[in-house]
Amino acid sequence: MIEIEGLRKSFGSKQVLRDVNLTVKRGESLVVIGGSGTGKSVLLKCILGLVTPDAGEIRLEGQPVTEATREDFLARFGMLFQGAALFDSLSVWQNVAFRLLRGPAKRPKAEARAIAIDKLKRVGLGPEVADLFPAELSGGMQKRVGLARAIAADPQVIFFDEPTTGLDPIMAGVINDLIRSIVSEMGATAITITHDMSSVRAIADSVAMLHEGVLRWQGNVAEMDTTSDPYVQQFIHGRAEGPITALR
Ligand SMILES: Nc1ncnc2c1ncn2[C@@H]1O[C@H](COP(=O)(O)OP(=O)(O)OP(=O)(O)O)[C@@H](O)[C@H]1O
Repeated sequence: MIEIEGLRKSFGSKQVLRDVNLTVKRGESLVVIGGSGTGKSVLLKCILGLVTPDAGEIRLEGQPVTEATREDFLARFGMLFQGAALFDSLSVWQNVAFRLLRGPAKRPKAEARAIAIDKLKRVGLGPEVADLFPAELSGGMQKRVGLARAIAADPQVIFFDEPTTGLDPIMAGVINDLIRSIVSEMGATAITITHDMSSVRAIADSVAMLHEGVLRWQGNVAEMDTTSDPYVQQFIHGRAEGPITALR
């Protein structure tokens, strides 16, 4: 279980997160939605320790994540970055096995390679891809490799940052379905940030909407369609008119 309590973060006079409170149960898939610039990435970066919050606490299984425990926390999760963010100079299998080749989860090279090939198979890629380099792959294949890397160390928690950015709608659907099935079979807790509604419907058990620095609405994915919250309704239907003001 991940708990976030009273999280605040400002940059200068700009309050990005004002008071974020969030609980994600073990095995639950939560999707955080919200318009551009609402602080979704800042929230993720606070959880990862890439940005230091001004106030608030983040707990994993009841234990506060602090500087001292962050490494242990990070060892228990996987991350699929926006745009896959593969290392160009490493082969596909070395990208997938990145955390198995160094650090606390280090394995012998042959074992790491075997795990990488197994994870590639899980995301629909054959062993012939293992020795290619990222530049030789299509965008959809790169996402699959990024997904294989995220699950390589069998994480308890997986973060997905805009998992469908840059993909055509069909490939986005394939990646969404793959994420859903992998998260379910691993029993992992998943947190996804996105503004792609097709991802929300495919991946989410529950949905939280970030707006003006707070989680303005939270519920399960079925409730999202029936809520009378005008902010949620405007967002899910992509309407220009409504309480959310956009720059035009
Ligand atoms: N390091 C930083 N220094 C100053 N301001 C920042 C920093 N990081 C983020 N911000 C500001 O915080 C706000 C929220 O940014 P964030 O990237 O979290 O938005 P987002 O919801 O992820 O948007 P998008 O969907 O467009 O990626 C923005 O106004 C941004 O300019």
